[in-house]
This record gives sequence, C-alpha cells and structure tokens, in this order.
Amino acid sequence: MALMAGLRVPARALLRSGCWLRGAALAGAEAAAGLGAGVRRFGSQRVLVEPDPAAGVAVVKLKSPPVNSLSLELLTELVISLEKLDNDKTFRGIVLTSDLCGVFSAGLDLTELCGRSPAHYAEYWRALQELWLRLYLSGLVSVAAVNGASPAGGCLLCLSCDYRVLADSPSCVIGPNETRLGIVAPFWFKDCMVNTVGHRAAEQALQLGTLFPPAEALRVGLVDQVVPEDQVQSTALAAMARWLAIPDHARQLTKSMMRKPTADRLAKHREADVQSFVSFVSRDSIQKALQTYLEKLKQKG
Ligand SMILES: CCCCC/C=C\C/C=C\CCC/C=C/C(=O)SCCNC(=O)CCNC(=O)[C@H](O)C(C)(C)COP(=O)(O)OP(=O)(O)OC[C@H]1O[C@@H](n2cnc3c(N)ncnc32)[C@H](O)[C@@H]1OP(=O)(O)O
Repeated sequence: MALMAGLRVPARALLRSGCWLRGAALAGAEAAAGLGAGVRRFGSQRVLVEPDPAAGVAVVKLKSPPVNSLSLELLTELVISLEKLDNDKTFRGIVLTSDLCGVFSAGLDLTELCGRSPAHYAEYWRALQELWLRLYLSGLVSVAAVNGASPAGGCLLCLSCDYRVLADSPSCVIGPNETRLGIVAPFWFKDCMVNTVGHRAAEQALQLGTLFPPAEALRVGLVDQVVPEDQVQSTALAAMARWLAIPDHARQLTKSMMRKPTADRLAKHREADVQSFVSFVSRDSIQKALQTYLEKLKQKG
C-alpha cells in the first residue's frame, strides 16, 4: 500500500491511475490527435473531461481506481458530466475511455450490491438507469475507446455508445458475464445486446456469460474496430470525425428513431424495474453468490 494525500491507496492502483509507464506514449498520441498542450481539463474526482472545443469533442475519462467499478459516486459524477456536455452547444461528440491501465470498467461495483439496505439498492439502481438513459439517448455522438477489460456493466456502457473501438490485448475482454456471478442482466441490457449483435448471439452470450477476447468481440459485432492498444484513442477520434461529418439534426433524429423504443421500455417502467432489482438482489441466495464472488476477487488480488 502507498500513502497519498492521507488516503490509503494500493500501489497497483497508483500505477494504473495515469498509466505512468505509458504516460509519455499516450501524451504523444493525444498531441497527435490535437488534445495535447493548452487543453483545459475539467470534471470531477472520478471523471476527467478533456475538452477540445475547436473540434467540438470532449474526451471523458473514467478515473476511479483500482478498476473503475461503477460505484454510486462514479455513476453520479458521470451523469453530471454527460448532462453538462449534452447541454453545452460547444460539444457535438464525446469519446468515453478509461484513465486507468488495463481496465475500462469492471462493471457494477459489487460492494454496492452486497449487505446494503433496500433503500440503498433502490438509490443505486435509479442512478444506473439514469446513466444508461442519458448515454443511450444522448444527442452527442458517443464513441467508446475501450482500452481495457469491460465486463458486464462496463460492456453496457460501451453498448450505449454509438461506436466502439477495442484495444487488441488479451486482457481487453468484453461481454455480459453476469450469469457467471449467479445474477441476471436487466432487460434493458439484454435489449442493448440484441440491438447490437442480434438475438441469437445475444442469447448465447447472455446465458453463457461470455467475455469475448478482441477478435471474437469484433467477429460477433460487439465492437466495431480492434486496434493496437496505443491507437485506441486516435482511432476513436478518427471515427468521431466520420460521425461528425453528418449534420447533427439528421443524425440525432435517426438515432432517436433507432433507440427510443428500447429506452422507452425502461423509461415507462422505471420504478417497477427498481423494485424488481431490489427484491432480486436482496435474496439470500443472491447475496451469498455475490459475497463469494467478491471474496474470490479479493483473494486473487
Ligand atoms: C428473475 C428476476 C430478474 C430480475 C433482474 C433485475 C435486475 C437485475 C439484477 C442484477 C443485475 C446486476 C447486473 C450486474 C452487472 C455487473 O456489472 S456485475 C459486475 C461484474 N464484473 C465483474 O465480474 C468484474 C470483476 N473484476 C474482474 O474481473 C477484475 O477485477 C478485472 C476488472 C478484470 C481487473 O482485474 P485486475 O486488474 O487483476 O484487478 P483485480 O481483480 O485484482 O481487482 C482489483 C480490486 O478491485 C476489486 N474489484 C474488481 N472488480 C470489482 C467490482 N466489479 N466491484 C467491486 N470491486 C471490484 C477487487 O476485489 C480488488 O480489490 P482489492 O484491491 O483486492 O481489495
């Protein structure tokens, strides 16, 4: 463990945060992509926003060590950042990526789902719904630059974007692994999977809890491009340029036409979905399964 600003932070988390070893290379890539010197970053503790007003693009980086698990705080901060960018006419697109090395997002923060009160589960699920609806229906072009592992809720974040670029590394697995934990993806995650990879591939992946390595993720259509690790962000920005070449109003109306029916299925039944989650996650058998999984993760670490 290392001590930083009075906080106990695992050394490996410090190594990941800011990607010290690869910092110089990434800074070079950012500069090449026009996001280097002179850019004023903003954001919050767990969400770093690097705006490029001239391009109308902001790079949104998840920065919640050790693994960007979706805690209530991270969900809330991400919603606030997205809302801010959505409402700022300067921006037409966002690139969503991770500031940590090797992990895009570990999905839902399992400590939020274990041993808490029903009221907490409800608050947490509402925050997750809010994030999904905002990202899925955003008028901004959203490109996921997936520079690390992206299981379950991490995969959902990627699927909610318009385009996905995945790093070509064996650790960069992506997919809906919920059933392996003994839990069930919500219907709106299932809908996103079906919309992206089709019914049969979604059915198999969801039931088997498949985590796809990059080549398989590309083959099944879960991601749109697989590129070397150091080209993920620049490739995402190049994809963004293609999307931004389309007039916003036509693209936004088309996006809404494609996505609104899926989003409405949740929007119209949000509270019932919250209650369904609360009663599911409160079951003794589910609590036991989650606890066991978390302990295994910790032992591995
Ligand atoms: C029939 C009725 C149906 C009703 C349905 C209604 C609702 C649906 C109900 C439930 C739906 C829930 C949907 C759930 C979605 C999810 O996202 S669940 C989370 C799934 N995520 C995972 O399985 C990922 C687990 N993590 C990993 O595999 C790895 O950590 C990694 C991301 C590949 C990174 O590996 P590595 O770099 O080796 O890091 P470590 O494994 O050593 O981990 C570092 C520390 O981080 C802790 N941690 C990891 N993941 C999580 C997490 N998701 N949440 C909380 N904490 C996590 C890990 O324990 C280590 O902690 P320590 O440092 O040891 O303390």
